Amino acid sequence: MSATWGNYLKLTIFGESHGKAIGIVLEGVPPGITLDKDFIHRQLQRRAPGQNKLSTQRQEKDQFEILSGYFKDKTTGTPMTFVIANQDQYSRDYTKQKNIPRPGHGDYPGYVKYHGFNDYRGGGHFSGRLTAPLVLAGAIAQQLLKIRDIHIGSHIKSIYNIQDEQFNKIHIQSEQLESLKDKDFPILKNAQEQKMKEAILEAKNDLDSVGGVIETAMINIPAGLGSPFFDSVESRLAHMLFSIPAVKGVEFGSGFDLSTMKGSQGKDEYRVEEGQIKTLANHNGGILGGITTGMPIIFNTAFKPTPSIGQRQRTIDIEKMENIDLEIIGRHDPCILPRAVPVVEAVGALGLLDLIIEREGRSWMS
Ligand SMILES: Cc1cc2nc3c(=O)[nH]c(=O)nc-3n(C[C@H](O)[C@H](O)[C@H](O)COP(=O)(O)O)c2cc1C
Ligand SMILES: C=C(O[C@@H]1CC(C(=O)O)=C[C@@H](OP(=O)(O)O)[C@H]1O)C(=O)O
Repeated sequence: MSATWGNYLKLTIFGESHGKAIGIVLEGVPPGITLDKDFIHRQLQRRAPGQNKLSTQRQEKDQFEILSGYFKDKTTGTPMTFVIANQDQYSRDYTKQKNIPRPGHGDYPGYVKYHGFNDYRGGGHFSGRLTAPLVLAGAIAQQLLKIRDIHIGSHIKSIYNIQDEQFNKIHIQSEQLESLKDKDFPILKNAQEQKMKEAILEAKNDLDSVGGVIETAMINIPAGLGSPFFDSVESRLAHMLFSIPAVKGVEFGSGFDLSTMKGSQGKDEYRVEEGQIKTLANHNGGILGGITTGMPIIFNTAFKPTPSIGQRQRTIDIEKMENIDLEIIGRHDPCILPRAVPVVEAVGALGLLDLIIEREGRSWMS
């Protein structure tokens, strides 16, 4: 049941990119909560396609409709159903795709798993479009986490070979994380913005694409969430992050860099500061033994370059069992990163809220 996720918060995403609509059923939100619809709308707009020349030219308004679980401006506590209409599909771009899988997309494994009955138009259920309902649910999760002053924010850490600065892994203010959400291109070092945008436009011009890394911080995290081994906080968050199409790597804290450090360089020594237990560094990204330490949770999410590029590629005709060449036409993101930032925040918020409910129940929310 790959479209359903969660233990204490349960969600099911549904729909296809070129079908009538996409959406989500969300269960586990307590009764009596007034949704911050403006915040949800703003997060959806940060992700929406067609906003500028750095993204796909498909135009979607991504307005949402609530079909259930909301009455007199309050949650009822029963399953909530949200629907987002698809409005600007060009399905003719995909006529060829039925038997001719795009290299690097879900077309071929989708054909095999669903015996050729998969909706191949626009990648169908495999499309990055399905991240819109995740952003919607993640905005609700963020609204609830803010009750406890827990904030989540991300920036584009790199695009292709151009790097932004990194978060200070110890001192991060909520204002910094929230103000990143107001930037249309969220990075820390403004001087890199133009270079990153140029890398995207150059790739687009070459009928090519680029990938990159998003860095995320979560602050004011209670110590003691998660479990050792199979329900470690890393596993629970990584499960969500790897659900995002095009994510091919996740690392926590100093991640792979820790493997090249000595113990004396990668240590997180303890101190008591103003009655609070802190670590002097945060190479472990706020998680030890699978359990939160109370330090900020920090992780990096790596996105591959968009697979649908216009350059000629070698592929196959599945029905004819022949090798052929393919030139993909259509409206594709030359880089997924700018639109994926709110998606990473959303799934992070959902994963974290699920862990908090597991340990502390729901009563603090209402
Ligand atoms: C927000 C977002 C937008 C995306 N846009 C495109 C796109 O325009 N063209 C494309 O081929 N892939 C796009 N992708 C990536 C594909 O959906 C993804 O590579 C594909 O489903 C295969 O999944 P995998 O890369 O995780 O193996 C996008 C992904 C996301 C999250
Ligand atoms: C529609 C969205 O992005 C789409 C994600 C996507 C893919 O293959 O993942 C391919 C493109 O679809 P289409 O060919 O129909 O334009 C993108 O536009 C969206 O994010 O809302």
